[in-house]
Amino acid sequence: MNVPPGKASRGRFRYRRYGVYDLTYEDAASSSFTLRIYSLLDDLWAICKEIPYVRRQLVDSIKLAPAELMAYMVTTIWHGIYPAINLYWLAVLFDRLENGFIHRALSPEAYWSLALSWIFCAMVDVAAGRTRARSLEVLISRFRVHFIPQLIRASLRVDLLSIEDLYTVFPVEGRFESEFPGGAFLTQLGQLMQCTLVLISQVFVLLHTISRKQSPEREVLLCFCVARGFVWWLVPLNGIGCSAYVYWSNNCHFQKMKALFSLAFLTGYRADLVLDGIASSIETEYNRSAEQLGDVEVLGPTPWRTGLLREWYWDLLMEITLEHPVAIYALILSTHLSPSSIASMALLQQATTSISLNIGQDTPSLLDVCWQARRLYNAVNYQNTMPQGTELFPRPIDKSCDAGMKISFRQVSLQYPGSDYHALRDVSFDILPGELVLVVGTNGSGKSSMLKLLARLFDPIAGEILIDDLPLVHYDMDQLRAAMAFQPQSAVVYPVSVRENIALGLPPAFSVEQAHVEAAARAGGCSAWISRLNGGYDTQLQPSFDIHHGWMDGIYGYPSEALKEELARHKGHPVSISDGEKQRLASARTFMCINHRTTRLVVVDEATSRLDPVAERNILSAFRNARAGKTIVVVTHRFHQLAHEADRILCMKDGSVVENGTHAELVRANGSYAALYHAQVE
Ligand SMILES: Nc1ncnc2c1ncn2[C@@H]1O[C@H](COP(=O)(O)OP(=O)(O)OP(=O)(O)O)[C@@H](O)[C@H]1O
Repeated sequence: MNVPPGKASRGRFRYRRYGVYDLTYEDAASSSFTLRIYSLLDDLWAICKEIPYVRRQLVDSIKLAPAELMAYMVTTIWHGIYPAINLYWLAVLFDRLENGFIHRALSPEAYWSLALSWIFCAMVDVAAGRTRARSLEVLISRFRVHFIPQLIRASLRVDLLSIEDLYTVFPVEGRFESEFPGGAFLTQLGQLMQCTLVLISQVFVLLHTISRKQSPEREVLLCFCVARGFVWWLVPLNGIGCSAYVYWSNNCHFQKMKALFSLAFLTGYRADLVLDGIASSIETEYNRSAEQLGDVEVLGPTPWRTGLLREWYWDLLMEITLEHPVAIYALILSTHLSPSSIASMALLQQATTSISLNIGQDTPSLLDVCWQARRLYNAVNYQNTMPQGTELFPRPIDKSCDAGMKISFRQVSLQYPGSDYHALRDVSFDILPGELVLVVGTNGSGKSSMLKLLARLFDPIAGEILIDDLPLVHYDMDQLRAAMAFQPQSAVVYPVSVRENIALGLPPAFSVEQAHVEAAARAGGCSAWISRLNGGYDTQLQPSFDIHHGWMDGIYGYPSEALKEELARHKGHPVSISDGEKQRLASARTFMCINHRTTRLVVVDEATSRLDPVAERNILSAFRNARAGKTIVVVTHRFHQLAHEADRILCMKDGSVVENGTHAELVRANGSYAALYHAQVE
């Protein structure tokens, strides 16, 4: 969008430029007051719709920790009314002082009883504060135990087609330590209750005190009381009234600075930066872009939200009613002041300060609180966008699958989401139960895409895939995937122990024994490597990619070097694993599945590319030995070892299966396969 600099408008939109950002908002003809009324009505309507979520969250809280919830609520109510109680004691004290001075009737007992009440309330407040903090801790901890498994289950339902939902639906950033599902709801609810009670109870005490004053002091005090709340409610929250706005930055220098900043700090890029020799030039490039950007402000959108840019008179009104009421009050009533006015002024100042402290623009709205509950339950109840079938695998009536899985592609085409390119076009073939099938072809010809469709990571845009003559979409995919052993191109190493890396994915009822793990490790060719590790099978492995940038276990704030060394002493050290070792470990995981699950299909996608020839030959022959009762599909560029034994070879080119037959047939045909084969053996 081309945006005029400074303030400008086009149609019903207005534009402003703040430093590198451009901002636009709808040109609302209504005043701030009317907008507030509209937005209040909108909010009320929205709150009504959210009530079921809030009710559910409260019911869950009652079930999880009833005593703590009760303690949290009671102590929150106490914190809400405590400032008003203080105000009341102050009013009583001023009354007694006034009486003492004017009527010369000072009674020490009256002061003692007041002081004792004050001290008692202060002690109750301290106890309430500690009880509240403790109950909140228990509540949040029970919420974690209750909700985190549900969130994990729901998150793992997100399919690749809807992967963006992971960021939009789930209130989770991926850092276990900082995830407190339901915590934000409780704290915001407590904050809101407290602020509301502070406001209501203090205004109540003030009104009670004011009603006993003389005119015109009474009216002026009343005006201040009303004005405070009114101004606080009316003041615009951002620089553009209450309108919603959007902002963006097209500044190429700023974009480049952001990209370079990410490169410097995101761990995922580090190895490539070093290998490509780019690391040292990042700072120079950053400085160059900063120079080209010049003196333009690089402001984030926050100041617009916090009201930094609202019109000046709103700030003045806030100042008068919220910050300096006593001075204004004294000025207005300079000719009418009496000894009791001093007490009124002190009361007014105390109430104003306390209300300002408790109620700010940061106070969550009731709608915010409702949204917290809605977000949590929307995530917990997340439904996969790919419709799931219900058919079990193997089907109880079908005995034929004992020989392996039958796979049929019928004119299947695939376009990845957001891409116009056909990764697969009109692909048709049959793989019979128990066949050993080789899939070969040039880079990008669609081999891995075909396998992704088989695992239903994506759905084709046209055509149909059948498993044992039944459409893939009719199957319950968890059941079907449990009968498949997939070894993908990228060998993932999970951040758990070596043993768990091999045994992950087995049915929960299966009891894993050391002998099972060692047998799988032998078949995967990783026994020798594991025996060299200090911790053997118990060695904890780091992930091959970083789960979250800035994952800094145990560091908070700015620890001294000595403290960091102490932390390093207690932390485990990462184990480095070569790419070949990662592939061996992944093979061991596949063999563990083959050995201990009812596997009917084994898919090996370029899974031996980083192995030395001997290891590759051993692993492939281990797969061959495990063939009984399984269909085996192997995608590989180095296929000469398996070519003669394969029952079928599918040769792919530009997203299509161009040849389908045995090695002998395809060599005779002298087409694409023959060219690939001869290039390899010559
Ligand atoms: N997630 C994706 N989004 C968009 N396009 C993709 C995606 N994955 C693969 N492609 C494209 O689909 C085409 C087929 O890719 P695929 O990975 O299936 O090829 P391949 O035959 O396995 O290649 P290779 O031999 O290099 O592993 C390629 O053009 C690739 O760029």
